[in-house]
Amino acid sequence: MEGRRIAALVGNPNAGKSALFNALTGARQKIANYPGVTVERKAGRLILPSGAPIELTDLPGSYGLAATSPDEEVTRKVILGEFPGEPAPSVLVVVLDASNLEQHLVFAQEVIALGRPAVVALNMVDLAERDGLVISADALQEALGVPVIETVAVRRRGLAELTAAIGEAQERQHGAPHPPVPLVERRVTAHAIAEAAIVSESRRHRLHARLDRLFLHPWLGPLILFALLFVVFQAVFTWATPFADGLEGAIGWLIDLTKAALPESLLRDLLTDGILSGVGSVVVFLPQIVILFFFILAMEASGYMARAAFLMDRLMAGVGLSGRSFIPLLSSFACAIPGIMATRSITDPKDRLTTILIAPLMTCSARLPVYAVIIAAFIPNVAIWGPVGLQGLVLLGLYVFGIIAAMAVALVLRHSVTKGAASGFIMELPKYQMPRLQDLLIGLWQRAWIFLRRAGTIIFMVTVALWLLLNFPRAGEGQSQVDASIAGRIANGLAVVVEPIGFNRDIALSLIPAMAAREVAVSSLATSYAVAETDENAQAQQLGDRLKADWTLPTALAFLAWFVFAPQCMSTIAVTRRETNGWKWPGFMLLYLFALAYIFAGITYWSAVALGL
Ligand SMILES: Nc1nc2c(ncn2[C@@H]2O[C@H](COP(=O)(O)OP(=O)(O)OP(=O)(O)O)[C@@H](O)[C@H]2O)c(=O)[nH]1
Ligand SMILES: [Mg+2]
Repeated sequence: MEGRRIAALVGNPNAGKSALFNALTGARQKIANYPGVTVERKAGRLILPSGAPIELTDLPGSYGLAATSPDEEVTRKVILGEFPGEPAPSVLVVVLDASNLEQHLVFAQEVIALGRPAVVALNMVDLAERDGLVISADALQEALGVPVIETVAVRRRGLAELTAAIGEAQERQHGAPHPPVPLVERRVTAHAIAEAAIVSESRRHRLHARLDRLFLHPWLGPLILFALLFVVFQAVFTWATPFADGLEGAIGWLIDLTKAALPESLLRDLLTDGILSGVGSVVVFLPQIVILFFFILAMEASGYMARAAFLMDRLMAGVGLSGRSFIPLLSSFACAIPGIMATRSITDPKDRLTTILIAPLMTCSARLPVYAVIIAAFIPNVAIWGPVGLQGLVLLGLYVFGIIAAMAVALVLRHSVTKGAASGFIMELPKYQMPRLQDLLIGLWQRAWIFLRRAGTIIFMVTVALWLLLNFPRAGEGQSQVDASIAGRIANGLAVVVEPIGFNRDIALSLIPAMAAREVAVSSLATSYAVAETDENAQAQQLGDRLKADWTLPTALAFLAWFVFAPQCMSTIAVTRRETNGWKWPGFMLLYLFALAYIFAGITYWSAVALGL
């Protein structure tokens, strides 16, 4: 091994290391335009200008020396000279993507600080030029303290200069390493270096950079994010109202039509009280779902959502989660099932388990009908400040409550059942783009279809089953049908358990069928009121009016608090079982979420009563 000299190509994933390796050694390493292509080290021979050969090593891309995945571990060991049977590299060739300079400088600083002779290959300058960026290699060289060579690996540009620089560098002595600098500080420095090195940029690029400075600003960024969410939840209520009223009217009309067309019979009751009242009570929330997803999809497509993730990264690290959990948690706002499946991209098993366990706390779209029906009935539709309505504010509050609860639970779990250190993460920020109308419409159609399909299948079936359980056995003279029915008797038993948290029998009745899906709570209430009501006129009353007449405000608030936590979704439990290979974790999830639901509903109820609400 004596005399073996090695130059190692290091840098972030997708910087073009393998492309440079192939160009310099004539090898045929696999290259592709996505991160994580190279997963092990590969060696080749490079002849230096002096005629002496040096061994060139291509390494897996890495975001930092604190390795989080097995491929990054290889890179770290090789760079630090800890790889078995390998001398430490005499030269580190740091490959940077010039079109993504700031991001790539974060790791570059860490590598250069090791003090080993290093050369920077400023790769992909062609892409930077295409984007209108002109980067001063001299300024970069000044800031980093090592030679910087511009290259275009795929066009073989700058290869001779790079080879010469490697030859010179390997003559130099190993310098003293600098003490390690924390990631946050390196990010700040990377930003400053990149700004100083970029001498000109196109108008578009400047605009994007300016947007990032605003959206990623330490305190303005979160403020803007919050303001945006604020607008979204206001819109969910105000914009949806005319459409929801229209749908509600249409369903009422269908019920009347059915009543007029059919003679009085159980079948007619099944159609009107069961199917139309139950399923209809959920379908009226379609406009709100569509409006919510319009905003979510637009934020995703424009590139803003990735910035939101970046902002959240700090918060996530604070509770011991990695930023990699953000995308799974974000998907959980639509539905926890794809969210839990998306945790497969999290390498650390404990990180992943924590993320799975808190995913159901993100407010999924199935909760929207439950929240919306209660808010519309109990929270006055008043403006509290300019166009800011109280109803939208309460809805936003419920979403935020879920997020805070999830973060608190993560913090507790990370110190108990899933103990371990948080792993860092850097996300590639995509370019800003104007969302395409066509893509938005397709996305909205898909969400609307999922919602309607649920209404037509699971909610339909549970509603019919509940209607049957509510109608049999038939009530005797002077007895209420609900009291006589099987469902009513079960509910009376359950009511004893939930009375201490302010729930009435109607709620107890809706909780069991709502295990199938949360929206069923709404359809169950609608069905049971329709069955209980014998007076034809009162029957036509809207669900909201019935709730207002029968429930107190503390009960309604407790019901909202319950749904922030309650794991009322069979499919989530099933997918958790599959992803964690057993019943232990879904069992734990059910238990802890029901316990929190019970405690918080109780606290809400008794606080509201104490406040005299
Ligand atoms: N336009 C342009 N494309 C380049 C340049 N260098 C590399 N590429 C392309 O960038 C992509 C990534 O290159 P790779 O060589 O696979 O990147 P890598 O750094 O080895 O990535 P990992 O193995 O994932 O760490 C490929 O599609 C290359 O063709 C360049 O200088 N200019
Ligand atoms: Mg590679």
